[in-house]
Amino acid sequence: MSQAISPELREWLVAQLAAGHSVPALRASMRAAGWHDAAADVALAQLEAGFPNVEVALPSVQAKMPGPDLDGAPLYIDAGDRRVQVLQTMRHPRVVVFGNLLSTEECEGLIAAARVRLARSLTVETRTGGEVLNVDRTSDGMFFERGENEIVARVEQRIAALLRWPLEFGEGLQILRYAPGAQYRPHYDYFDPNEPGTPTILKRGGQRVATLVMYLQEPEGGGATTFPDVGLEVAPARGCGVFFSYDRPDPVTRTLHGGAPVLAGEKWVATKWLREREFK
Ligand SMILES: O=C(O)CCC(=O)C(=O)O
Ligand SMILES: [Fe+2]
Repeated sequence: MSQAISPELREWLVAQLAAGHSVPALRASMRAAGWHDAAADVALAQLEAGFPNVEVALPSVQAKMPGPDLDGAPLYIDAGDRRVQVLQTMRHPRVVVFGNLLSTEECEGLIAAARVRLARSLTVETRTGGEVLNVDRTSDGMFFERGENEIVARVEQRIAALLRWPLEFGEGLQILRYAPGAQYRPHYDYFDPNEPGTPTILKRGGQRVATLVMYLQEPEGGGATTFPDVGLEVAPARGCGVFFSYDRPDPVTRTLHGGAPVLAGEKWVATKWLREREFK
């Protein structure tokens, strides 16, 4: 996406600044007029630097994004085979907390199938596009293939209906187990555009644009999913889930998040990552 600053807009901005309006106030007006944060920043920076009417390249912004239909502020959403509860929503970052997302039987079934396959968790090593042990994540984990068993297939169909995103755009479900003391330090789920391994990763399905973390087993203490930029902590209650989306691979999305240390008991989660395109 690219947005140019027109002579008219430039004139208007100059006049506003001359009239004593601050740059943050101008940015707010531009946002209200439909400019994205980053675009407004670039336009204002251009203005400050004295480059009128220059086309600038911005990080790509997804036009269509996954997410539930929140029109009419529903308390429940029909996700095909289940009536999912909407417990909490936030606009920036876009976060939605769901209740009644998974049944106890589904949580237990996923844990039982994953338990036998757990290995020390790997995170994608963006430098090489391969996988390595990552000290930032002290949980154990594994991936299911998409549609690998009956419960996985059922849950994936539900997620596609709930988040209005094709099932084929989703990665396989990831299962993580956190023992006491284990945590996942704050991170972004998108792939860092500045890492040399990222182009290779993006060949398969493009960027990640959203995450759904589902709680399969609650610990006795700790283990919240935290969003440090906005001071939000989501309690890891069994059967509930937290969804968040990011329309560009950039910290302006405020989607920095992590799994707080588990203080007692074991925390199990299932994570579904959604890509821009089909993930073959
Ligand atoms: O365990 C959590 O609460 C967060 C998990 C997470 O961030 C992830 O799987 O990417
Ligand atoms: Fe994450």
